[in-house]
Amino acid sequence: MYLKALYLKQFRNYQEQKVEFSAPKTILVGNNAQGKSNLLEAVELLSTLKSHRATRDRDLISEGTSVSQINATIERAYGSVDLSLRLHYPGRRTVTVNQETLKRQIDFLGLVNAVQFSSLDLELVRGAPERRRAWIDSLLVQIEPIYAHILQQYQIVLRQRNALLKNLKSGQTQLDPAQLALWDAQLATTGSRVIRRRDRILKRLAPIAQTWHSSIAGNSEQLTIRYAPNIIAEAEPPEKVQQAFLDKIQQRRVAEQVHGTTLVGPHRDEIEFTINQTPARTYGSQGQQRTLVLSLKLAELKLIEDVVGEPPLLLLDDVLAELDLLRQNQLIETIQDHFQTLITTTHLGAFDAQWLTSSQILTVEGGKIV
Ligand SMILES: Nc1ncnc2c1ncn2[C@@H]1O[C@H](COP(=O)(O)OP(=O)(O)OP(=O)(O)O)[C@@H](O)[C@H]1O
Repeated sequence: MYLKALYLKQFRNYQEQKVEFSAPKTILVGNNAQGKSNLLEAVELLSTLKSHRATRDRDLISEGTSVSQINATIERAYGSVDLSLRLHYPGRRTVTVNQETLKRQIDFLGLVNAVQFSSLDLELVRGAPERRRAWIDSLLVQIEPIYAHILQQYQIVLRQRNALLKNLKSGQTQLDPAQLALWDAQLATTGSRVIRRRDRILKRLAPIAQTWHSSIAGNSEQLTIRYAPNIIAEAEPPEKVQQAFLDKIQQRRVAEQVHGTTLVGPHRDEIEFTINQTPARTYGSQGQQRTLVLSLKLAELKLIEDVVGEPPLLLLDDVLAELDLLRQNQLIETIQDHFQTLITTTHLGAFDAQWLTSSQILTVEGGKIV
């Protein structure tokens, strides 16, 4: 797929900006805080309807305004598609495809596929499990847009069940075993769907990432990736997962009531990375952790391409300088002209001369491409 044009209106520090992408690689160069990452964030929003940097639309809309718009034209194998996302504060989002407003936002997902790689991703290995869950969830949304709905259903049940447990703890509500059993069943049903999908995608991603990891680090390093749900060791078959879920809820019944919150379910799951049987999170060297994150990103590119049938976009936010020459070369060799890539940087000095000549270079200054 190829992103031909992007138009931003009152988005972050952009008042109004049109960008035409004229080469498979676009380098956005500029000083700090000029709007380079904001531009990549706009593409991320079109791809997943989420930003990894903002949870509220209010922060995305330019200060002092109440509506923000991101338009894009994307060339897909089946033709050209015009997309538009409007953010309102206050108010809800609206999405349009080829000038037609969609009733369900979920139908917007999957039209732009993108792999995002920023220096923050180095925290993917070292950081809290929440980061890893957010990472796998956003990959799943791109590969199986229906997953956005599945996850949302689980989150609704979880919120309501948490509210009930909190009220029970504070004595505001009397325990009604039938009502709690109903929430338990819904949590197990929706939660099992989340667990099984996360497990399935990681089983597909793991061998690709393993191959990359060995190719960058050498064959002596064996990477394993495993989804570790807190309720059961294996995420198949579905009936077994649901039963294990209910059993675990039973086991943790007293603890849940003491804490007044849900302690069982995919909102507490972990994704384990091990290198030669040693947990990469705690024992991996910085170099190993970097290789691992790069391998994951390269694997994401390949997996999305395999599933979708077209190469996704690659968004590299200030990350090349974080990689040493070997890892940079591995990434560059993989990208070539196959994956359309948008790269932000504060200086062009770090780039290979050949890269610079074959790239479109745009200077970003104070929310404008100059
Ligand atoms: N809602 C908003 N309205 C107006 N300006 C905003 C809004 N949100 C962020 N900004 C501005 O956007 C700028 C940050 O831009 P961005 O995060 O893209 O930086 P960058 O160019 O990628 O720099 P760095 O190299 O530091 O990451 C800041 O000047 C910030 O004040």
